[in-house]
Amino acid sequence: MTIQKSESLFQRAQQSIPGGVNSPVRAFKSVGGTPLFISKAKGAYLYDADGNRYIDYIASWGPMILGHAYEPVIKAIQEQAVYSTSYGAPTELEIRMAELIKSMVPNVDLIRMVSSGTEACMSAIRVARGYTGRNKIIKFEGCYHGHADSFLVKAGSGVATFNIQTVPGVTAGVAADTLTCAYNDLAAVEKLVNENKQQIAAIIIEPVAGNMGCILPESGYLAGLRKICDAEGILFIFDEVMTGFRLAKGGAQERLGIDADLVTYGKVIGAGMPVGAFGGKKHIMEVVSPLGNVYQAGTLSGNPIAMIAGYTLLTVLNEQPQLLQEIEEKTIYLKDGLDTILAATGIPYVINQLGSMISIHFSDRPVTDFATAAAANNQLFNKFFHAMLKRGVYLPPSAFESWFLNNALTQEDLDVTLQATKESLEEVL
Ligand SMILES: Cc1ncc(COP(=O)(O)O)c(C=O)c1O
Ligand SMILES: NCC(=O)CCC(=O)O
Repeated sequence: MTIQKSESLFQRAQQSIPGGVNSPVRAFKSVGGTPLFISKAKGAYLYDADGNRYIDYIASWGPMILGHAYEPVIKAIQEQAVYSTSYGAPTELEIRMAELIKSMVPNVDLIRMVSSGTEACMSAIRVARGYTGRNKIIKFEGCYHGHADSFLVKAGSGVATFNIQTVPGVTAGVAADTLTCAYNDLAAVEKLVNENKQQIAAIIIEPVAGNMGCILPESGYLAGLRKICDAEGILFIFDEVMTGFRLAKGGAQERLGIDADLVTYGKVIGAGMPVGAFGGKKHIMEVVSPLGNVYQAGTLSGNPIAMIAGYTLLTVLNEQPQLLQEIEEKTIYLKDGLDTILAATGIPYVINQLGSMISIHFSDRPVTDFATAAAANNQLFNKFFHAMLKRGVYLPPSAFESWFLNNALTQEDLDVTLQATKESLEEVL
């Protein structure tokens, strides 16, 4: 396998794009080597510029839940594109999208479309502040809610992968309004809330975390946070950018049986087009402009091409909820296979999985928060990543990321992945 074309594209890219990439996690900076430049994708496979084929467990970091170039979505985009790519005026399509989402997910009376998960989370926080008249928020170490200033405090994903302690450019004033504590530690939240009475607008959480590997909420944890929010007049924000339309039709709220006050979406909601959304109960969302004065806007918000792509994909998920079940079954098959292979090696490991989110940490203790994820043998993960890539399996290039399965994966793909795992572990251990 040669990656000469990717190597030369990477050299060229670095002359005109910072680090050669338009989003840092793509750069392979922590695993080393050359990021693959992709020329096309279909179903479960990515093809790089040199023509190599990979089984894809990144799925564009989540969106491609039914596989790449999913025909109904591509057809819908093509049909819509001839009517122009943007109007900057409302369309019926946006109403259909909002109505469909409301019918699928709990606790959303009003929903506003944006163009990324970052925008969705940034806007949700503004709404929470505007609604409560309070300034501070609580987020959890290792959770990532996009790159808005308020969230770049003890963040997961690339911020954790590159071990960035403080992000230059985020002012101390903004950072001071973001309080953090460990995921799964309810007592730590109680303490923060007691120390900041009447000052906390919102608690924002990834209900299943996917930006420090995959980490599950412990039993009673989210319900405990819900209770604290109710008692203290704090809004509970579920960042469902990863979990929305993936863990269930109604996302983590439905799957875990917890109600959020505000919910944010991204990734699957746009089927690979730039889409995000934030929504919630009417009395809260009514503060959003032009109903209220919490200003929030976007030239391309509700873009017709993005809407038809997302609408088409969500319609399929809505009408055929068994598809999510099928992906979950594939994920459990993969998990069981990985378990058998890893157990036979004798090295310590943890596999966390829920629905079609899964990750491996080379850890000798349960991985339940950022500290335990960071304490794992992530050097070994980096070697494992390259060994898998060489064998045609494209995993996220960091232990601080969840893998995402898609429904185009076949039984054979899963078995090839397991065989590659066996060989890769033999190589790296
Ligand atoms: C949980 C979560 N929230 C928010 C974001 C930000 O979304 P985007 O990259 O679309 O801005 C991401 C991923 O990037 C995410 O994983
Ligand atoms: N877990 C990381 C993401 O989902 C975002 C990808 C990116 O920043 O490019």
